[in-house]
Amino acid sequence: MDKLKKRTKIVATLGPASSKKDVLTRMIAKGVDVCRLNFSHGSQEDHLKVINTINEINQENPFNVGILADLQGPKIRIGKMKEGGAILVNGSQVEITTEELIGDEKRIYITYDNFPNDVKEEEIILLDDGKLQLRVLTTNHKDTVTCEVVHGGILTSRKGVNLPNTKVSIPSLTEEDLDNLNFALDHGADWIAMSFVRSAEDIYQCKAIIKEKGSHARVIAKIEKPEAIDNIDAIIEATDAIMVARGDLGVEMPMEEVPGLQKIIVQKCRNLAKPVIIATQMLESMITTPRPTRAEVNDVANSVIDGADAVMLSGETSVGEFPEIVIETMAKVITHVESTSYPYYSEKEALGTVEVTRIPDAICSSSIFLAEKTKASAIAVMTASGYTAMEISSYRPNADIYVFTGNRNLLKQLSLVWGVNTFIYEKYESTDGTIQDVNGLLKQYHLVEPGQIVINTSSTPLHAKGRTNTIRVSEVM
Ligand SMILES: Nc1ncnc2c1ncn2[C@@H]1O[C@H](COP(=O)(O)OP(=O)(O)OP(=O)(O)O)[C@@H](O)[C@H]1O
Ligand SMILES: CC(=O)C(=O)O
Ligand SMILES: [K+]
Ligand SMILES: [Mg+2]
Repeated sequence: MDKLKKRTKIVATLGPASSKKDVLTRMIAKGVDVCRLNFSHGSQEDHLKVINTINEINQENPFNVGILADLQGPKIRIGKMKEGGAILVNGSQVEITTEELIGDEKRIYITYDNFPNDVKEEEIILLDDGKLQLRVLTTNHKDTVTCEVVHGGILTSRKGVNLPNTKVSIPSLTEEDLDNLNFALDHGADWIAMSFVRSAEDIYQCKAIIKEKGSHARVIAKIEKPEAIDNIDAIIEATDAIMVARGDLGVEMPMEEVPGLQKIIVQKCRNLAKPVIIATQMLESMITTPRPTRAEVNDVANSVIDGADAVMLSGETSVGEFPEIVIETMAKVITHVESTSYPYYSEKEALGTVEVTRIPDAICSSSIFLAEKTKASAIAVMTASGYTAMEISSYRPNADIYVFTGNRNLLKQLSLVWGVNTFIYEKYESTDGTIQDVNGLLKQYHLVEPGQIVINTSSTPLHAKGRTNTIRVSEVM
């Protein structure tokens, strides 16, 4: 099965609706680039089954779908609710308790032991991404907090709890996260997403564990707390990629600030060549309806125009009724916008407008300049670390990006990165021979045609595996 040509990548959360091999294979053929396993839901056994399915699909098809393990982080949740959930009525009273029980209209279990000590009277408690709102009446400072229902609704199992006014005292990697992190690394996750990141230190801690395990997984910092916004530059510097986790961000901060923050964060990430994912509620209504709202279509389109590397689906593909139609819809919106909106991408600083001191960065920005001047149809990148691929991609060039690497870890990892198509290339000949060889492969795969221009970047001498220091412009013969 061949994949549709599309430059902005799709991350799809897998769950009961999308874990069957035939369904997932079709979803991938229709545009999924990275599968997200949400360690907030499902058992390790469930996740392992899905990982095995993804590996099989990658082996049997020309796909390199990446695996993103999303750790729960210091997220507070309610526990199990009675069958079908409970209906909380405005004005009624409900007790939140640290005593483990099946929740109903009267009492609800919370997974956070310090909760009765950390909250104060009058503070606001938001449930299920803020859909329901409670107000604290009293706390016994031991195990029970009594609340009034301000905005009621139906409450089902394991929904998230946000305490926008409360300082929460839980570490960024909990015991459960460490266990899931080890599990994800043991089973070959390409990306580890850390939830509720508060500082660059959180990222360094996670990276140290990954390194100690000898894994090549890279880290995604999920931006969903005001503290992360305060420390955004240091976090982008420290991390390998960013996720704008709008679900929690829009509850922890005034929601009207999220659209502007999305644009600022995307631009900052592009300037540092760090991949950025836009997440949550992108096609939310498609959980139960086969057509999106016009506002949702607009959201996907505008995230593409903002310059995101990837757009993400959550409930739409994990538990929704129409996982395949969701992917088709998202891919259709992306490809249409990409075919018409190129002039709308905001500029990343181009050659001459910014001081480019590092040689590889200067090579990348010059390649972009040359690609534009020569109307090149492809930029072919030789890379060992993946850095050149991300740097070239961050300019969002018109020319297609093809990455040739001997580093097998990059094959799936770079699936997250805008416009990047990766091939394994393990021969080390002369630079001359390699460029001819690579361009020959592109022609053989029907990715370029005679008469078209290709920009090649590489490092000379090639066998030294040094930094990118060479550009070549050639016409396909
Ligand atoms: N494996 C699963 N089994 C049962 N229900 C699930 C499963 N995965 C997800 N869900 C339900 O679907 C909803 C959306 O799932 P998803 O994994 O996309 O979560 P999310 O919205 O990204 O974030 P959160 O982790 O905050 O719930 C969840 O809130 C949960 O109620
Ligand atoms: C994805 C996620 O965690 C959020 O939007 O909050
Ligand atoms: K999560
Ligand atoms: Mg979140």
